[in-house]
Amino acid sequence: MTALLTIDNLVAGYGKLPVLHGISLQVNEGRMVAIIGPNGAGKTTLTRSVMNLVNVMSGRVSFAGQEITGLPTQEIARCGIGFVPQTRNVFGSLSVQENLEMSCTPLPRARHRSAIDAVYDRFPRLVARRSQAGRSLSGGERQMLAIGSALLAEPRMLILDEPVTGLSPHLTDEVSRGIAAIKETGVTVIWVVEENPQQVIALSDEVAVMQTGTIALQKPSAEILAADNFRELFLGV
Ligand SMILES: Nc1ncnc2c1ncn2[C@@H]1O[C@H](COP(=O)(O)OP(=O)(O)OP(=O)(O)O)[C@@H](O)[C@H]1O
Repeated sequence: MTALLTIDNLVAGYGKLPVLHGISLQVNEGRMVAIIGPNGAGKTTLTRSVMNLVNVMSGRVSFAGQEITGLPTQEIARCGIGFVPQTRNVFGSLSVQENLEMSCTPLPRARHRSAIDAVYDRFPRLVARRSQAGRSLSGGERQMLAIGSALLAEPRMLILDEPVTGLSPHLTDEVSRGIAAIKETGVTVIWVVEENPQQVIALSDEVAVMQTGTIALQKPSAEILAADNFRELFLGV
């Protein structure tokens, strides 16, 4: 299987302070990888370092065979990586429809309408909220809009930072089903998980466990779920 994303010995952090201490991770095309680990382990920093949004001090990131370390974030996105941060991921003053129109810019104009309709098909809850301002959406609706917006650039890989954290069980199911369906279309997914990772692990192919700025373990999901001491080993509880 081909590696779509390869992170090699990455050291990154904020200012001069490294938070990631030599991370190596490989994500194969078409797979879904869950990144789990306790608060402060560096999960968000890892996603941000792929997009060159934190200070990358050493190491390499390659995507689809091309080194992307140090490229401007916009250029990394243009290589085919869609990044959905946990917060501030939609334009609050714009309506749902306007948010989606804004995100269509990489596509030829003639395709905007059908591409936006495909997002509404993927997340039907957004249809009735078409004219509603981004800032007035519920947490789950906002995640749906943010993920839908990222899809409009037709990424080969989506990086989702805690897309279901804080959502009700019902909305968690709805967003999770949407993400699983996106993966079924061939998009590679990195899904950072904070709470209740069992459900996400069950949807994922692999799990990477982070601990204090390192990847302590990367394993197929089935093996992790089968471990008797799953909670103790992988969640630190
Ligand atoms: N902007 C920042 N400036 C300085 N240090 C930061 C900054 N953002 C995060 N850190 C530190 O980096 C470390 C890793 O944080 P990060 O947010 O990546 O962890 P996380 O695993 O995503 O945690 P959580 O699950 O709580 O979101 C923490 O010690 C945090 O305090």
